[in-house]
Amino acid sequence: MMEENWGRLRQRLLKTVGQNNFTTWIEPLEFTRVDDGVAFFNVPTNFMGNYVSQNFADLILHEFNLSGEPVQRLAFKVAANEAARPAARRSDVADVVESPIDAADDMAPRARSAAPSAAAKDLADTLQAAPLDPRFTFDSFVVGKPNELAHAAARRVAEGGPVTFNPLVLYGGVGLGKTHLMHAIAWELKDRNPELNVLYLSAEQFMYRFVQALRERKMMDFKHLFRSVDVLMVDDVQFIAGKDSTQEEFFHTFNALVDQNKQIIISADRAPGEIKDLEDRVRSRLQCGLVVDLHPTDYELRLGILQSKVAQQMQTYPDLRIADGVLEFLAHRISTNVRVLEGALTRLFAFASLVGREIDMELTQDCLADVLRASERKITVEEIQRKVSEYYNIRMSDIIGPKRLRSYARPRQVAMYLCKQLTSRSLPEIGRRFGGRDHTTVMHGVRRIEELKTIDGQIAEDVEMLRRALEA
Ligand SMILES: Nc1ncnc2c1ncn2[C@@H]1O[C@H](COP(=O)(O)OP(=O)(O)OP(=O)(O)O)[C@@H](O)[C@H]1O
Repeated sequence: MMEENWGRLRQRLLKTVGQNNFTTWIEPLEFTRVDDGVAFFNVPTNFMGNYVSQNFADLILHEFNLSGEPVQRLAFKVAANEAARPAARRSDVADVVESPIDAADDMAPRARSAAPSAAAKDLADTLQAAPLDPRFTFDSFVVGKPNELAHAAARRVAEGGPVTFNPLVLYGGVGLGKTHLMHAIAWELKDRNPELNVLYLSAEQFMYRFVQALRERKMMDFKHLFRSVDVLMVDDVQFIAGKDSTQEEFFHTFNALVDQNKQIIISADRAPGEIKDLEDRVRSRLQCGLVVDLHPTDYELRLGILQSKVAQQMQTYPDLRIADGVLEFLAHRISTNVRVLEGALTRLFAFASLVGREIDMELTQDCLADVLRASERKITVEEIQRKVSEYYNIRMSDIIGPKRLRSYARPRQVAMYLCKQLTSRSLPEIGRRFGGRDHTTVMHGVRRIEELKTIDGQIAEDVEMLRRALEA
């Protein structure tokens, strides 16, 4: 009998036994030949062979006979070599081999175990592979406009009531708090109900486990493991795009859990609709739930996060002092990625404690020169001059030129101040672009605006409006 016939026969079996049974029991069978009225199959485990022969043999024999192939008996053999492995597509396997994840130990073949009882051990292993970070809790998560919806949705899921939206999909750019929120949900759920089986792992680990199960012929354990959790969290799901077998397995896992009304939480670096090479059926499943995004941080959120991280750092360095304006400067100047912001602060504290100094502007600029350069906004001196002149309704040449009238001098100082805040130009460089003025003039202008901002509400508002307009 030809492979193609078995292919057609499988299609008919799918209709008779249903998708779930088919995926679990029929799909992993590898038909090899018919010999003297016996149909031979390679199977991943003995357990599986026994199960199929007890539960589906009559059906399979019936289908063989209908297809004109006289078969009286089925024989199952546990495949002894790699070639007999069921249908993982090479691309996934290759990806695992090349993937950077740890794994000398994990890749080593383990003793084959057929019974799902081994799943308990695997569950422990998997949980160990993705431990929850004790710092990522709701308490340490700072809420602002860009993340308030995602936070509210995460809170709701963490209450653990009836599953109302499934899955919850959190998406957003790098370092905006997706993983933090997922861990926070897991901690909260475990806190409320320590018995709950919460499984958190990255999509990469999911794929890795899947391919490992195929290699070691432990698909039963794999399926059992992923179908027995109460809450499944898969981080960075965009990773499985283009990995066909993994997507398929993910899809089945997903459906099985949703059918049992188990909560699923997914994160991705972009909206499901925008993930390329994601199968339509996976995409539409993701879109069925509540999809919320974490927007890039804004100035206020960055400042809030910095203040909260400073409070944490102070526990390690209780003697350190931070000068006024440093956090505001960092919140202005460092990009939207919270991880970068955090790293900068950690470095700043470590450095200040080493040299035993207060964290002031000078120390900040020295210590973080590279970070500041890398996250430099592409705002130019010219842009600032243009925006400021438009705002005050004067000509750009009046800002740059020599006139000392108050109606030009004040906008000029505002522009200098913004250049200092929003670009990495030095004082002499700024001076040069303001009609060749000396750096002391620029310094004076910057200081004057700093003072005025604290006593003159109008100036403070002007500066803030301009900053927003320039950063928009
Ligand atoms: N709103 C916030 N409040 C406090 N800390 C935050 C907030 N957002 C992010 N962080 C911190 O920023 C760092 C990066 O966050 P996280 O790892 O959750 O980002 P992510 O969105 O999962 O990024 P990636 O796409 O790289 O996986 C973490 O240390 C996290 O604690």
